[in-house]
Amino acid sequence: MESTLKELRAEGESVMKPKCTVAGGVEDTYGEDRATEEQLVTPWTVSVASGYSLLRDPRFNKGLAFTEKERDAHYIRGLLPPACITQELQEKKLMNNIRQYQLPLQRYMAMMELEERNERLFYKLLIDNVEELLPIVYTPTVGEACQKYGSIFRRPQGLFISLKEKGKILEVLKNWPEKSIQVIVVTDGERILGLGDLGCQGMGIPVGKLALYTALGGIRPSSCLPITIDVGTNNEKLLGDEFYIGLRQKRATGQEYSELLHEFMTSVKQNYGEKVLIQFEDFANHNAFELLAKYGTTHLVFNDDIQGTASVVLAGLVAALKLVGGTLADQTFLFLGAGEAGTGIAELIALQMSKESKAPLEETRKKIWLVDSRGLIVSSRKESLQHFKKPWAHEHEPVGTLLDAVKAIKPTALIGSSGVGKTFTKEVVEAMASFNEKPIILALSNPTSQSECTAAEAYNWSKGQAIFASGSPFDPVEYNGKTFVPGQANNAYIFPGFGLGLVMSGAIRVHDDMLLAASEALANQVTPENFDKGLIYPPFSNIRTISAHIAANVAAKAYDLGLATRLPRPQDLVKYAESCMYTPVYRSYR
Ligand SMILES: O=C([O-])CC(=O)C(=O)O
Ligand SMILES: [Mg+2]
Repeated sequence: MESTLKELRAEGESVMKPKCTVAGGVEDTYGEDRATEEQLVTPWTVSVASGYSLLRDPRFNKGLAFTEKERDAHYIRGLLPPACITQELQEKKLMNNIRQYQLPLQRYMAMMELEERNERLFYKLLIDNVEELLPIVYTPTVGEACQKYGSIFRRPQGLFISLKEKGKILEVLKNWPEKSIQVIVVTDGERILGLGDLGCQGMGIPVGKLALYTALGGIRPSSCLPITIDVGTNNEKLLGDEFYIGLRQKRATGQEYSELLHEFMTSVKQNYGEKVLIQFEDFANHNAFELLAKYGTTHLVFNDDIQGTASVVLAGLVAALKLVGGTLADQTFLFLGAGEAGTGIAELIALQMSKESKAPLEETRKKIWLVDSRGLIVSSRKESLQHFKKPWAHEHEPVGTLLDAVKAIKPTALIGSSGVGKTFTKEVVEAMASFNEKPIILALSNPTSQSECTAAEAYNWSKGQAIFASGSPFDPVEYNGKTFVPGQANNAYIFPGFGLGLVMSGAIRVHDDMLLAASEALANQVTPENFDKGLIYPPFSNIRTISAHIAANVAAKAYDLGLATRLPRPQDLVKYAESCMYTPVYRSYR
């Protein structure tokens, strides 16, 4: 009894004061010890969960998998029916149940309920059935969930920071039950996937992204924090919806917006330290670029839509070269969409080309053309362009439509990133196939409804010539007796491993070379068998191994650049990454 108590106390202390390990965590996180009399502190207690509360705590609940011994030791005898079953059997039962739902949204809700009931079982399902469940907890179903978030809302997930919390954000962060946070995904809901402004209901996105951080990248769930910043919404439908969960006002902009964001960024760093990764997700263009530029030098920030997408697409393009031949610099790229994804990808391609060919960036950018809603971006439009589009305004006469731009530029790769569906028409795809033996066609916009074209359209219209990948998943397509498997060019390939690489090396800043390193690691994971099927991405079923390789390459770059703080540098970074990864098997309770 004596020793058990001692052990318990030791465990309690380690919870109270996490040791400074690779996994992060600093002593006196809340500044209770340092606080002066005027400063606010949070009173904390740590207690041992038992009995009914143990069953109700999703972090510890194991349902019928509690053993006889655990049922006695933890005062849960009688609170469960007599059967004791394994986690595997629970998984089988849950998968059977989920498959019985016809609608993806019902499956989504079943998964979210599982996450709230039994966290380890949720992750076991997601990891073991990743290809089946990714489209449920992530793109495309998560988009529909955000649209209907108000009416399917049962229990809050993540942290909501609205204009009402101005001046109190540090206190709000302290209300979150976990103290040691490694990754935050934050949105302001203004550009959710290609669905536009969903205001506070954008919360589904940070929740979904962080579930992937854990399932695909092995970051512990307790160190992930989803946050939605609510500054209002300009979505009239939501403002008039009686079930809307957010602030019922038009979006705050200008100084009011930037002050709230600044308070948020400062409070996060004050509360969690320098090594917490803040991933910006689904902000509108104007804010996304500005926030990344503003905080990139003071915080560990990463914009998934600009940088993550860029790294994924570059990996796919590099892999595609194995099928089309030549180097990156031999290609000509045309983008439809000149927002975060389009310009982010374009810039990373230009950077990689420049590294490969030793040509200056200004030169390599000239191989890349962008079309926005006003047509081809050309030098005569320069004055009126937003700053992030200016580098792409090359010498050319004005061209109004995508089809005319395709005919004029004759790109080898066509990349859609405008968030607008059905824009790669039959004529556009046919034109691509008329001057390329193997045209690269990437329809990146999400969710499926916003995809520039479907996989079947790309293969049929190009007569099986296209090398195709898309942001949302599509099923394999039969054309002329051959099966084509479309790849999913989705940032889910990169951000989980990228984040793990930053966390495990204790990186304090993100550098573009790390994005190139992630991209290289992903491209290297595509096997000859994948290429045979026309795939330019490896299957998601291997994602944890892929993430470990990405993490290792990113961490190596962080060490090389002197941006890593976890010293000494581990010998074998892939092994080290694997050893850091969260596994969802149940733990035994003493
Ligand atoms: O969530 C996804 O599927 C990819 C992404 O970041 C976006 O489309 O904004
Ligand atoms: Mg996004």
